[in-house]
Amino acid sequence: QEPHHMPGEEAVEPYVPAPENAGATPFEGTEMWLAFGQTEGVSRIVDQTLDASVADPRTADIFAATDMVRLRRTLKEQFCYILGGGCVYTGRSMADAHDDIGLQASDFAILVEHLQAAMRDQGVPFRQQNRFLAKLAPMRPDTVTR
Ligand code: HEM
Repeated sequence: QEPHHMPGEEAVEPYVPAPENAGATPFEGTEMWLAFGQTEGVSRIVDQTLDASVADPRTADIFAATDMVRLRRTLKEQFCYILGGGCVYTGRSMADAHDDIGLQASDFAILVEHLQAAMRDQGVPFRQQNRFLAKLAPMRPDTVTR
């Protein structure tokens, strides 16, 4: 497995892949992974969240220069890893991935809005939605830089 980028993706500056880059430790057991609908469910949730964020006039510009092939892949890996699906996260740390894009607190709130809608549409129970959001919340200071 090529650590930095896959075929069809743009090259990125070299970095050291590590599980810690995912920004959270995985849930134990299979409860969360099953609640999210496993590989297919997570794939739909990530795609819907990104599609909605790209289509949202409030955040569209943020994604204009982004390699969406890579972002979909790494975000699916990260969610799978955190949800206990046993994936390896091969992407960058949250600080590295977001240090050039100048996100604001409002951008974070918008992404969470779209993620909540995607989880709801996938049928993830409210309790598991909130457990997952609680894993992502501590990453906010690493992603929001202004
Ligand atoms: C907890 C919240 C977040 C998580 C878990 C997350 C996760 C990720 C991941 C896994 C990557 C790819 C890492 C890599 O390429 O190696 C990434 C990059 C990116 N994220 Fe986030 N992200 C979060 C918040 C946000 C928000 C709020 C926005 C904007 C609304 C955003 C926009 C982007 C963009 C544009 C990139 C690509 C940066 C580039 O082209 O280098 N992210 N994020």
